[in-house]
Amino acid sequence: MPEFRNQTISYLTSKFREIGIRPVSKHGQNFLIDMNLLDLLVRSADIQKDDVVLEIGTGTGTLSTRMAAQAGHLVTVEIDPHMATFALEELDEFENVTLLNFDVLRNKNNFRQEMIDTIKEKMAEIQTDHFKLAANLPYNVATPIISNLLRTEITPKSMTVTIQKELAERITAPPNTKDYSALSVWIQSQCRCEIVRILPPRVFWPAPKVHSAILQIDIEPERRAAIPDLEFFHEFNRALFFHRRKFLRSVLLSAFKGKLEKNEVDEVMEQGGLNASSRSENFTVDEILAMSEMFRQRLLQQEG
Ligand SMILES: C[S@@+](CC[C@H](N)C(=O)[O-])C[C@H]1O[C@@H](n2cnc3c(N)ncnc32)[C@H](O)[C@@H]1O
Repeated sequence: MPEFRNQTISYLTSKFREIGIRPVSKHGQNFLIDMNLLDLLVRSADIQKDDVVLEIGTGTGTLSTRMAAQAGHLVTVEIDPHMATFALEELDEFENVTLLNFDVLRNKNNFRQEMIDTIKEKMAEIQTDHFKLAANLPYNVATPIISNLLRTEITPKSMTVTIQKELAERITAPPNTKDYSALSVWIQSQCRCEIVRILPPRVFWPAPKVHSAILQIDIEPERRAAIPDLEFFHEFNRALFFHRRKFLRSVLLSAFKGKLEKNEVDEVMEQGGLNASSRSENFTVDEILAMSEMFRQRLLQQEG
């Protein structure tokens, strides 16, 4: 095992002073200073030599070096040019690292294509179909990152991420709870999710205002493949939770406005035995998958 630099507060403050910068809160620059937890994240990600690992938020490169030592290739993305310069020095000795200095998101719903292309290129180079996300994510963009990664042309095997505790709870929430949302259903419809550890603010520098969590998300390929049209399901599920306090019939009528008549929506509901006065949050993930498929079939019949 190579010797890795520890990321202590004194190391970080002196390095930042040397370069003349401060942590930028709008970029979620909270650095993990408990190396045992950093190692826990790496262990949970179970990184192997045939894995291409994506890290979003290189920061100072502390987590990157540990992952690069185990991975086939590490693609790490950092928005802040100061951080990227800082990390490049750290990562200098690794030939299996590609650092991309840009905003990982082209917009809320899409990644920067150059990042996807780089991952595909590296997977082809080391002849693997194993791709994983492992990162201490910037909290302001954690939701689109996790959600969108299940909508790209390359599906990760797993995502091991440090995120805000509230977000981890929303992703893992069961039906009939206030946290159960379109995001919970989207992720749980194709993944197994587990909170590995809750992290208090003091394990980061600067300390954030909120608690965090290491979340392990394992993609279940059979469940994902069983969803006939992922994009349709994604949109249906979003529409279902858009007015989460409304009754199901009213939610469905507005979701299919202009596509299905009222009586057609009622027919599908009746066929599926759907209770008009239930709410989206009352349905399990499998029930929502089935509901989405019934409406997709109805629209297909209409088009055909
Ligand atoms: C929570 S820090 C993680 C730093 C480091 N990996 C660690 O574990 O200590 C998040 C990092 O993501 C970077 N970042 C924020 N928004 C980003 C974006 N949209 N695209 C790429 N990097 C981003 C920040 O500049 C910051 O360095």
